[in-house]
Amino acid sequence: MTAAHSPEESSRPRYTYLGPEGTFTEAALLQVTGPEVAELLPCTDVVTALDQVRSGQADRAVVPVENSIEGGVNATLDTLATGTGLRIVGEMLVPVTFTLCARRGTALRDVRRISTHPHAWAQCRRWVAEHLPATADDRSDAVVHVPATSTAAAAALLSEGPQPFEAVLCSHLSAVRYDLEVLAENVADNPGAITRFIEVAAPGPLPEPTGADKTTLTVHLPDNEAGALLRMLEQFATRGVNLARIESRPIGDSLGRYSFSIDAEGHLSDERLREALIGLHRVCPVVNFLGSYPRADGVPPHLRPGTADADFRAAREWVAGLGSH
Ligand SMILES: O=C(O)C(=O)C[C@]1(C(=O)O)C=C[C@@H](O)C=C1
Repeated sequence: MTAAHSPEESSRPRYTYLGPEGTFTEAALLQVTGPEVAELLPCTDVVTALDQVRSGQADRAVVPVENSIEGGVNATLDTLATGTGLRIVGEMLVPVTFTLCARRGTALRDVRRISTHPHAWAQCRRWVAEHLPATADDRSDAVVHVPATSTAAAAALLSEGPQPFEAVLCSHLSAVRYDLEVLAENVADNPGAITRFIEVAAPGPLPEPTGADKTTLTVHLPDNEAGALLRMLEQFATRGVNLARIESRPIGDSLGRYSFSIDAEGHLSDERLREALIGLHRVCPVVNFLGSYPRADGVPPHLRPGTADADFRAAREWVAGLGSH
């Protein structure tokens, strides 16, 4: 973390984020707060940003979690999955397009090494191969990627002086903020890419249900049990809970052991989601609840008949009354 801590700042909420200034993560952060009300603390990686919340040195963190082209941000998923002390309280969507920029006087044909965040490179690889092709038959002069901790970190480095790379892929905002010359705008392999970010806090009261919410969980399956994955999924399906995302990540203790990171539609206060959690707890050895929070797109779930709160309550009352006659 690079920001200083002054006494007058201590009453303001402290937000860590993947910095420095000019990252797409900062753009996501600015959707929920700003420097006039919060202390913004840029970090060099998402693990540090989240650990600062876990240790109480920050109140909230904003980190990337998923990109529409490159998929999940493993560092975020794995840090949330291991240990306790973190709850997701919100999500934000940021459209991402990249700007190729360089120190003043650099021409496009001079660019053979490009620095940026690996997720950004994954979204621009084909554009680079097309617009800056190798000229040698053996491709020995193909443009190479120089990994950076963030898109803005690469831009900040290049603004300080010559680097072992000639250009960076970053946001347009970073190109301006770090006074770099724009070589190409709207760089992207797939136009319309979106990155999803989450706002993370220490455990506390859950955000109120809005009718368009998500609940994030990590779940382990019983070892060596045929149909264990199907049984886990059935807990959601039979209660009419749609999954917005499910992906597996290695647990890390031995080969072949995976944890499932899941975003389910609904809030912990929804009957169908509570019933699914009760079912998961019966059939899965580990179920971690990581928060219920409003969906960024505000789209409510499409409910199958018989899965609304009133249906669950009516059914429960019916069962409760069965023994009384
Ligand atoms: O490097 C940044 O600017 C970030 O905010 C990180 C990040 C990511 O982790 O995916 C965010 C959005 C883009 O997809 C590229 C990079």
